Amino acid sequence: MTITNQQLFERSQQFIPGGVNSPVRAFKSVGGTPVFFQRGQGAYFWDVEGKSYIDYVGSWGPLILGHAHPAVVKVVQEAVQNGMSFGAPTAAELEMAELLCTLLPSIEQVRLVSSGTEAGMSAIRLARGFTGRSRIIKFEGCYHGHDDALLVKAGSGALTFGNPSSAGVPAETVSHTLVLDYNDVAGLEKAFSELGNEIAAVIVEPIAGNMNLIKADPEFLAVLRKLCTQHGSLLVLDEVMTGFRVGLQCAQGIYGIQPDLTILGKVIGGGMPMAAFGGRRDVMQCLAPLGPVYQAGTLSGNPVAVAAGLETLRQIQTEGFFEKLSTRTRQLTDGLVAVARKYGVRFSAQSEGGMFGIYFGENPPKTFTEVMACDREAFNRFFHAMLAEGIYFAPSSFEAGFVSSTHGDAEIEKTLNAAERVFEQGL
Ligand SMILES: N[C@H](C=O)CCC(=O)O
Repeated sequence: MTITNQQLFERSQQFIPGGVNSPVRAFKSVGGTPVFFQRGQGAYFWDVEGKSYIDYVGSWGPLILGHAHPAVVKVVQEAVQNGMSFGAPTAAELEMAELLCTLLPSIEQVRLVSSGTEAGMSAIRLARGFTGRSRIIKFEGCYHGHDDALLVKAGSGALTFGNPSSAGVPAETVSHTLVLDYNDVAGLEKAFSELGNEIAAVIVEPIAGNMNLIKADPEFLAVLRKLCTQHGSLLVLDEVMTGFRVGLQCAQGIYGIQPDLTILGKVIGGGMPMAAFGGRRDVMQCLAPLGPVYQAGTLSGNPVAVAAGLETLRQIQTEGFFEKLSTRTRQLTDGLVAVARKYGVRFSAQSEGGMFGIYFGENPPKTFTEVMACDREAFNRFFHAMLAEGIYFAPSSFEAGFVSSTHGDAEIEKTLNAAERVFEQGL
């Protein structure tokens, strides 16, 4: 007899808070029982009841090559056979560092860590250590992991559950964090004119995938770069989600912007726990053992994660990879918009590379306020109707979606046919 999602969820709640190891998995905002997965291959994964789904979450971004890509599986198996962890330098981690520095010219030196949270937290500490200043700026609805200093008016799960600023974060800790509106140039100019010389760093998602998906106005990022330079503050681009997901040069290449520091994660680990922070050599050299800023990790540069990440980065450098991925993603978003229009549903969508946002609103939002104005109830009904059709979108209207290189014409067609049935029946 097969076990059901419901049975596993009931048992999980006894032993794991909320039954999940990361809140956004709990289906709290969309309601219902989370799906427990047991196997994935390419664009599909299967739950414990044997039902298959086309996956548009891709483990929240890393799986740009789909589930269990044969080349990635092979290098992981080889790496495991050679030892799971050394806690000492390896040639492979050097290869990864050289590759990241080559692909992203703004990165002169890089350090590997195990999660996006660690990368964000380390970049902020480094920026403070380098500048000797405490104050930082972030933007409402952007999420940079769950480090105390950055968990203020955050996006992603924090926003989903209506607690964008977490309990347990001391007021003194976040008294140095100034939160501004995304894409608001005037607000930025005002903050710098008042406090410019106190600001250690500004951290921003150039394409904010943690409040569905909002694109920064090029002018907003250009002004941000200029103000940081003028005031000696460091610009930290959070490319954990966009890094090697929107294109080979990441969002910084698309916008033509040179950050002082970049944080990366997701795709660079190929589905394994790996992230990185890197940037200007003079800044990075403030890190221990060279400088006074301490940062460390037992599993940093883990050889198995590095193997998966290196192979993933090799695959995405194949000629035409991002052109194909972008076309495929647009095929999905354009198709969904066309079907919604046909049935008079207020719906819009946009994408960048293999990342997309869908909105129950007339136009793609440009600000946090516009994100909040989208019809969340309509999204929840859509989510469940599509889930029943075997299409797995992120279980939150505040999360971006992801397409992999294994999503083909057949998967897009199945998805659009399902959306047609859902919109035809009415939400
Ligand atoms: N948006 C989050 C990460 O980027 C979603 C993943 C999580 O919180 O578990």
